[in-house]
Amino acid sequence: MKRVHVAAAVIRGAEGRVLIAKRPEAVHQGGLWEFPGGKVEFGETVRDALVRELREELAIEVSAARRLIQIRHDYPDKHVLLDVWEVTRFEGEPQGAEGQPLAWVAPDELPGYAFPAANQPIITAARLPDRYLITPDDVFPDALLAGVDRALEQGITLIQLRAPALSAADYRELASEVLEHCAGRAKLLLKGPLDWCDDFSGAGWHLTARQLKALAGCEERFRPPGWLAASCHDAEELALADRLGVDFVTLSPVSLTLSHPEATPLGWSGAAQLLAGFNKPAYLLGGLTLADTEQAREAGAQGLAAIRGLWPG
Ligand SMILES: Nc1nc2c([nH]c(=O)n2[C@H]2C[C@H](O)[C@@H](COP(=O)(O)OP(=O)(O)OP(=O)(O)O)O2)c(=O)[nH]1
Ligand SMILES: [Mg+2]
Repeated sequence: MKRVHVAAAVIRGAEGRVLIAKRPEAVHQGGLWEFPGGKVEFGETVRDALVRELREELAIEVSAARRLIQIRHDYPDKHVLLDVWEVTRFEGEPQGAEGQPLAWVAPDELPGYAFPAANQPIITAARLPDRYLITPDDVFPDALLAGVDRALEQGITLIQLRAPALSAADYRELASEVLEHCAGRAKLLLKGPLDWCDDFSGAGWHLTARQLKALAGCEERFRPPGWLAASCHDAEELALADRLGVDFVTLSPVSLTLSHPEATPLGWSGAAQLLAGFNKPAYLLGGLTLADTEQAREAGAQGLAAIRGLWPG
């Protein structure tokens, strides 16, 4: 079946709210909510298609947009490539130019709306920031808490806490404190033995590649209360993460990194190639800094994950 290329938009309004529209009953996936957009026409760039569709469907003019995520999905009756862009600025007041109902929705409220099956990872991408801070492993608990506070002030909203050098008891104490500091400001993912997960009701979990492989052979589903993420380094691990139903991944190393000098870097093109076959949000990791955010988006990633590159030192 020929794959239909579709340009769709996560349109940001006040306070990061997202505009969604209801599809007419009679069309494919009718009656469900969607991110506005439509088919890319022959000879048209995706960006041009996006601008045209939003003009036709909402009567707005796009003034700034960047790539968010690409989803390949096979419906029984139709194969689609959803090429999703984030519209960060536009002119005009959106109107349902085709009579379709519209709604501005806070990102975390999106899971309460019925969307087509392909849309799950788009909803996750719309809820995630473009920076994922991983805490350094050579900073003592007090300094670590102070650094987390500074990161929160600088607008970091997604954090992974690792502290491999701490004892289980010290790690738990630190994790509880970091969770308190993050409450209402950032989502925290913990990294550590899976059986600790039950002790932290507000936390997400970040799986190592080793944990990912162990869980792949398990009957029981592992599901933390918050986000579930995994560290991936190749196509096989990405496929495992997808099958396990993680929300997002990190993919590394993109460049040479001090923390893993032995690992062969993927390079930007290697990373982009791996992401083209993966349908979930991914943060690129390994030797990157804030200045690499846009290149990460161009490579098909949600953004970048970093330790030193994001730590407010
Ligand atoms: N626009 C949009 N389409 C989606 C989403 N999720 C999803 O599975 N789709 C599918 C449904 C359709 O098969 C296809 C998009 O087609 P469309 O009906 O919007 O195309 P169009 O605006 O060009 O409409 P038309 O000219 O064919 O009437 O992608 C989504 O969030 N937004
Ligand atoms: Mg449309």
